Amino acid sequence: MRGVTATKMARHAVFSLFFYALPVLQMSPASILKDLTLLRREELAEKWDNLGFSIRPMNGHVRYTWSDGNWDSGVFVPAPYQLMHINAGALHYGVSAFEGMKAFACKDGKIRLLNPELNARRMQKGAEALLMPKVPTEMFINGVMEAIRRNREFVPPYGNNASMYIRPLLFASGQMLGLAPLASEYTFFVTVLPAGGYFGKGSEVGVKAMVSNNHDRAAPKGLGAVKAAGNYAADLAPVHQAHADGYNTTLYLDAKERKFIEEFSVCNFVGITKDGRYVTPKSDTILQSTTNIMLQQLAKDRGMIVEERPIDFEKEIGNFKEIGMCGTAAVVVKVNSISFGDKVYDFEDFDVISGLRSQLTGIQCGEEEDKHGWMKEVCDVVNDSIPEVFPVQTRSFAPDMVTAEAKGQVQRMGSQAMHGLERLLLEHVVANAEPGNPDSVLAAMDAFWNKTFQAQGAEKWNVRGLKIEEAVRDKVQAKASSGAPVRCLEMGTYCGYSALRIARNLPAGGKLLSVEKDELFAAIATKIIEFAGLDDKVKIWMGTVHSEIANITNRLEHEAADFVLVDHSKERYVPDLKLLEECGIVSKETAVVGDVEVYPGDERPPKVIEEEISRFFSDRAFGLATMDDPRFLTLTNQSNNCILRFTVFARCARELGEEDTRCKYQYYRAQTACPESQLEDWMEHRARGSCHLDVLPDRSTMHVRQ
Ligand SMILES: C[S@@+](CC[C@H](N)C(=O)[O-])C[C@H]1O[C@@H](n2cnc3c(N)ncnc32)[C@H](O)[C@@H]1O
Repeated sequence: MRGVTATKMARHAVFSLFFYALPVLQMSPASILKDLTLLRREELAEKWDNLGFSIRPMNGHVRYTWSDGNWDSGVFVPAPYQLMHINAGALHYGVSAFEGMKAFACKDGKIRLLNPELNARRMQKGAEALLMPKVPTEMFINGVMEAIRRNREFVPPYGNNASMYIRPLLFASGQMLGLAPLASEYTFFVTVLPAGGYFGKGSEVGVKAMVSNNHDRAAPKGLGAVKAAGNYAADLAPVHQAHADGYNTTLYLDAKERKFIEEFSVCNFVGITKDGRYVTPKSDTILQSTTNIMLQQLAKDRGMIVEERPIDFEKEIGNFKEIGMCGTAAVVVKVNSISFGDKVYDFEDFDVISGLRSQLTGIQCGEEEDKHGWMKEVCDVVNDSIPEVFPVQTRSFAPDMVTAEAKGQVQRMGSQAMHGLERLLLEHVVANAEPGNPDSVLAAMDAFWNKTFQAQGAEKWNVRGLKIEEAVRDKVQAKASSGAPVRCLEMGTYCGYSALRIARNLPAGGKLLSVEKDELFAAIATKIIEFAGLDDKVKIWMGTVHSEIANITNRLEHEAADFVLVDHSKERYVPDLKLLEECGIVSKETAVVGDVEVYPGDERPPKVIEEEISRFFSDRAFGLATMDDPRFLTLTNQSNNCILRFTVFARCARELGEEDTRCKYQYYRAQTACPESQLEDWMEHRARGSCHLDVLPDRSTMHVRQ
């Protein structure tokens, strides 16, 4: 199967994960592609200087899952989605803490990460406060480094203001109802994006701040000191109000006395007094900025006095000659003025803070000596000769592929092919097919695979599709008079190709439920189905048959399916079909079509699995129609097909007579597979009674006469 083989070849490191099918929306082509289309490097090249701070599609993110009391060994997820229960603790109770960090392309051609231990420790503090499992420092740093390496072509090059912004997040992805017990599953993931400074050249231009009088950011003894998601939600309304009032940001005072400086909206307050001291608030309710910690160290290195203490706004604000707001994204930005009621306090200078800022950014990109050992080397800046050796273990949905590749049995492909092929397929469909027209979408998919794989296996692929459609049509016809809906189930959606072929044969009211465990595939298939206008008939369901059995039976209204396509992993064929039988989804009347072909790049399934499949089907009322079936008009099978079809015709003619419609049909089938001269030759022999094809033993053709 071309697409899948190619995918397997290409996606030796694609991982099994769970997420939900995307919402069924009528979307414009542009929005269909929005979250799945990567910016190409050439496109980014022109933008490095003006990147700003916005979310862009990346190659993927690193994800670790905590369940049964342990963290797993992590996976790289080539998609920006996460499946979680609708009752996940993070959604309802805000059990979630994140981090912000940066990586830089340095002068010497290496990508380095700034002081990750500080962030790891801060997240551990957050985990403690929110009763989440701690992310060990080593795992935290490995995950961050892996996310950078996997996206290293998006790390802005040395020589501009941009950097790679990194967002690690820890949250309760498992269910929580009531605040006890704790969730049984937590997720730690790391996403990255190339970003310019949040405030662009803010350090020179400066911002206007206003004291927020009507809002408290955090309660005394609350969670203000934790980088908890909720703290940022609490800041949204005040900061948007500040924007509406003509300010860039807010400044919060302490919630108890409304007297002491807390922090700016998501940034620490840093001030240089007229007598040259570095002063920053000390409070249990503010989050300590890692940038602030490093700036303090640099100030101390210069012999400055650094004071971390409560700052009484009214009494002290006039003593500052420089004020900055600091945080990872912004580094430190000049504050030009702070307004409090009718009063406006102006701050002209920024020399001291600016000097500290330059020193820190100089260390970050390798221009200044890193005396404190803050920078951690990740890998070389993009360089095609870098061996792709990633230490984070991956859970591959096609584990065999790793071995097959190591043995040189499959082609090695670059990252674009690894994670981009299916995205490109979607782009190709949207660009070339007619919306709402399944035939046109299928033609575009065929054209894409043909182009990608130089038409290898094209014929086989098409015959496979025809076979599937034939079985569906039989069922549709059989049910036509009853008016009952036709129910179909597919295991293994991939990009939705067979789903489309099934669904285009379904009458109104017909349904196909297609189960896919890979989130990227499910997302792409969902969009392809929507684009083809078949989303009223097809539902893509994320997960495995085993995990989703209750949903599958519900979706199929507890009725047996008329047609089942078994096309997921061969070791799951029998267990999943047995489960479906037990639940009444597969019955004697169900047509089960499966594919037991071993494709190039696949390791042949272990003998026990092959035996398990044939044993299972040997005593079932339904058979497994397979691609090995000689009825398939593959090039290699062509002559076998011809022989077998003629044999079937000959036997039919002997038993029922040449004029019987069934035998005429068999002759027609032979005509489609055999050269005319060959048929004439055999017909002559038949007439003379010397055709050996007329006397083949029954069992050799039994299966073709079913
Ligand atoms: C052979 S492809 C499906 C091709 C698709 N039916 C078509 O013809 O266009 C197999 C798919 O099954 C998915 N898969 C593998 N194991 C699965 C499982 N246990 N449950 C659901 N999907 C699975 C894989 O992610 C892959 O996308």
